[in-house]
Amino acid sequence: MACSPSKAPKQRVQDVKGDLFSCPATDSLAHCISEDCRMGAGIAVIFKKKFGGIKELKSQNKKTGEVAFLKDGDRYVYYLITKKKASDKPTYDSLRKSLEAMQDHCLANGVKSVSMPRIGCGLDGLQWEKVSDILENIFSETDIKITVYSL
Ligand SMILES: NC(=O)c1ccc[n+]([C@H]2O[C@H](COP(=O)([O-])OP(=O)(O)OC[C@H]3O[C@@H](n4cnc5c(N)ncnc54)[C@H](O)[C@@H]3O)[C@@H](O)[C@H]2O)c1
Repeated sequence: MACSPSKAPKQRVQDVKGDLFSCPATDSLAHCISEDCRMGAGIAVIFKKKFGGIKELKSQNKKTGEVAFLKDGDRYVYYLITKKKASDKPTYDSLRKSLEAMQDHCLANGVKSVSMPRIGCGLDGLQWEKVSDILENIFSETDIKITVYSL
C-alpha cells in the first residue's frame, strides 16, 4: 500500500551557504555560549558586538541545557547554553537539551523561523552529521523552520 505523502516526515532543517547575518531580518537567531556568557571567541564575538545585552543575559542565570534570549525588534536572539565555562566543551546531550528549551520558547512565542550557524561544530568540536540529526529530530514535529548557514 502506498504511503500518503502527508505522513512523510517534514524536513525542517535547510542548509544555506553564506553569512548567517544575511538571513531575513524577521528570522530569530541562535548560537551556542557558556554559562559565564563570555563570548570571547568564534561567532559569539559577532553576536556580542551586534546585540550586546550581556548584563541582561547574565541576569537570566541560565544553566547548561537551558536557553537565554534577547529580544531584537520582533525577533529573538537565542543563546543556547551548552557548557559551564567558555573553555569547556559541550556534549550532544547538553546541546539537545538547550535546543529543546529553545523549541519550547519558540512554540510559546509564535516563532516560526530560526537561523543559526553550524552550532557546536566550530570551536566546540562536535560533528555536524550528529548535530544535524538532533536538529531534525527535535524540529521535524513542529512548524518551526530552521535554516543553517555555513561559510
Ligand atoms: N574562551 C572562549 O571564550 C571560547 C572558547 C571556545 C569557544 N568559544 C565560543 O565558541 C563556542 C561556540 O562554539 P561553536 O562551535 O558553536 O561556534 P563557532 O566555532 O563560533 O561557530 C560555529 C560555526 O559557524 C561558522 N561561522 C562563523 N561565522 C559565521 C557566519 N557569519 N555565518 C555562518 N557561519 C559562520 C564557523 O566557521 C563554525 O563552523 C561558545 O562557547 C563561544 O563562546 C569561546
